[in-house]
Amino acid sequence: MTAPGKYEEVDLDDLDVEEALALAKEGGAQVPDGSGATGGSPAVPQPSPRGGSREHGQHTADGTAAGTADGPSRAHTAKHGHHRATPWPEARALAGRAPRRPDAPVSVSLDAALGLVLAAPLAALTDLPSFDTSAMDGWAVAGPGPWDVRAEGVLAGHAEPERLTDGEAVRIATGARIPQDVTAVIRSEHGRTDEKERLHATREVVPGQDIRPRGQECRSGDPLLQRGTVVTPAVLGLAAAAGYDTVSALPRPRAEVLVLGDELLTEGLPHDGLIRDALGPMLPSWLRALGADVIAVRRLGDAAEALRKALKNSDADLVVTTGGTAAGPVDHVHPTLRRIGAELLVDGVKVRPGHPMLLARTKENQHLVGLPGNPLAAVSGLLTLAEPLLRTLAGRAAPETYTLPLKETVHGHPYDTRLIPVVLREDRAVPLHYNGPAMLRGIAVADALAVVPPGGARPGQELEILDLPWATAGIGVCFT
Ligand SMILES: Nc1nc2c(c(=O)[nH]1)N[C@H]1C(S)=C(S)[C@@H](COP(=O)(O)OP(=O)(O)OC[C@H]3O[C@@H](n4cnc5c(N)ncnc54)[C@H](O)[C@@H]3O)O[C@H]1N2
Ligand code: MOO
Repeated sequence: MTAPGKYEEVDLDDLDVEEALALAKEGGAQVPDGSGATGGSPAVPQPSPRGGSREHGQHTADGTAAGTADGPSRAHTAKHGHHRATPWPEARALAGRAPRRPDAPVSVSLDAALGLVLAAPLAALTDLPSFDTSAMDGWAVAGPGPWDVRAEGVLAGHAEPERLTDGEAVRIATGARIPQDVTAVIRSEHGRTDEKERLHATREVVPGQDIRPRGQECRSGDPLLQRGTVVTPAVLGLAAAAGYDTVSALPRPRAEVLVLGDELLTEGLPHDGLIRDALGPMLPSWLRALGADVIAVRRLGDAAEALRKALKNSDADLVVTTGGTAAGPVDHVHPTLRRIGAELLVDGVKVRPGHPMLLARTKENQHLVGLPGNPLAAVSGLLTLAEPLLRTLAGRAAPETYTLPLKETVHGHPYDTRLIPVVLREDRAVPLHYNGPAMLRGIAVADALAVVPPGGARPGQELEILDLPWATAGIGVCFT
C-alpha cells in the first residue's frame, strides 16, 4: 500500500536507521554509533527545517490541525510543515491516559477469571484453616505419654471426631480435624507403638506441634487481596480456599483487528507480488496476552469504504488496524479517520521501527491504534500504543520498569528511540540481527525488546527492557 516509486523529498528524520547509516558512510550525514569512544557528544545531523514527505497532522473532529488536552503537545505546524511525531515515552504515557475508565465490573466464575483484574478487594469468607487441622500424618495425643491408641483413626473430610482424654492418642491424617483437648500431633516417623498398642514418642513433644490452628492464615473478613490484583492461578486457588465461587472483576477490553492490504494472502506461498499476511495470525494472541478479548479479525483489503463502514459499525473498545498508516495511494487510515471525525491523539511516534503508528479516539468509548504494515513496525506500535491503552482499560497497574546492561554496541537513530529485539543472557541484553522493520526473524527468537535512546548505546549501557509476555509468563498462562 506504500506508494510505488521513489519518495521525492528525503528528510533524515524519516529515514530508517540503515538508510541513515548508509548516508553517513557516503558522507551525507554523520550518525553516532553510541560507542562513546571519543568521549564527546556524538555529532548528529540537524533536523531539516523543511517538511518531510508525509503530511498527516493532528486532525480533530472538524478537520482543523490542533493538539488536544490529551494530545501531542506540539500541534502540526503548517499544512506542509515538518511533521512533529510524539516522543516515544510521551506516546506511551498518552496511550495509557487515553481511555477514561474501564467498563463496569462483572461477576465471573473462577474458571473464567484467569487474567482478569479484581474489581473489588477480596476478603476472606471463612477462617483459614476453618478448623484446627493436623499438619502431618501421625497421632493426635492428649496429655503426657505414653498414650493408649484408639482403634478408630481420624481422616480428612470427616465430621468432628470425639474429644480425647489425657493419656489417649488417635491416628490422624494430614488435613483431618483435630479432636478437642489434643495437646500435639506426633508425626508417624516420630512415634512407635508397643505390643499393647501404646504409643511412645521418639522425640520430645512440644505442645501445639504440627497443629494448624483455626484462623492461622486468616479470619473471616480479613482482607486478602487488593482491588486491581491480576487473577493468576495462585489467586484462583486462594479465592477458592477462601470460599469464593465467583469474583468481581473488570471485563477484558474488547478488541477488533482490521487487517488492511490487497496484497495479502492467508495461505500458501507468496506469488505475483502477493505476500502472506503475517499480522492476522500474530496479533490476536498477542492482544489477548495484553489483556484483550479479541472479538473479530477482519480482512478489508484496501477498500476505504469498507474501512469506514467497519469503524462505524464496530462496538469494540479498541480497533487495531494494520497497514495503511503512511501516505501511499491506498493508505486509507488517515483519510478515513478524518472522514469519520476521529480525534487524532498520536500521529506518528519518534520510534524506529514503527514511526507512522497512530492513536485516535474514534467514538466516545472507542480508540483506534493504527499499526504500520511492516511487521516489526507493527510490533513496535503494539507495545508503544496498544499495550498501555489495554492496560488502562483492563485496570492493570503498569509493570515495574527495569534495565539491563547491553552486551554489544547498538547504533541508534539520530533523533528517535529504537526498539530492538534482544535475548537476555547472564543479566545482559544481547541484540539480535534481523531487526529491520519488515523482519520477524529476530523478534521470533527474542525474550524482550530493548529501548535504545536516540544516538545509540554502547556495551555496558543500561537499557530499559520491554519483556515479551510469553518470555516471562509462559505461553499457556498468557494466552488463555
Ligand atoms: N512517503 C512515505 N512512505 C512511507 C513512510 C514515510 O514516512 N513516508 N514510512 C515507511 C514506513 S517506516 C513504514 S513502517 C510504512 C508503513 O506503511 P503503512 O502502515 O501504510 O503500511 P503498508 O504500506 O500498508 O505496508 C508496508 C509494508 O508492510 C507490508 N504489510 C502490510 N500489511 C502486512 C501484513 N498484514 N503482513 C505482512 N506484511 C504486511 C506491506 O506489504 C508493505 O510491504 O510506510 C513506509 N512508507
Ligand atoms: O521504519 Mo517503519 O517505521 O519501517 O517501521
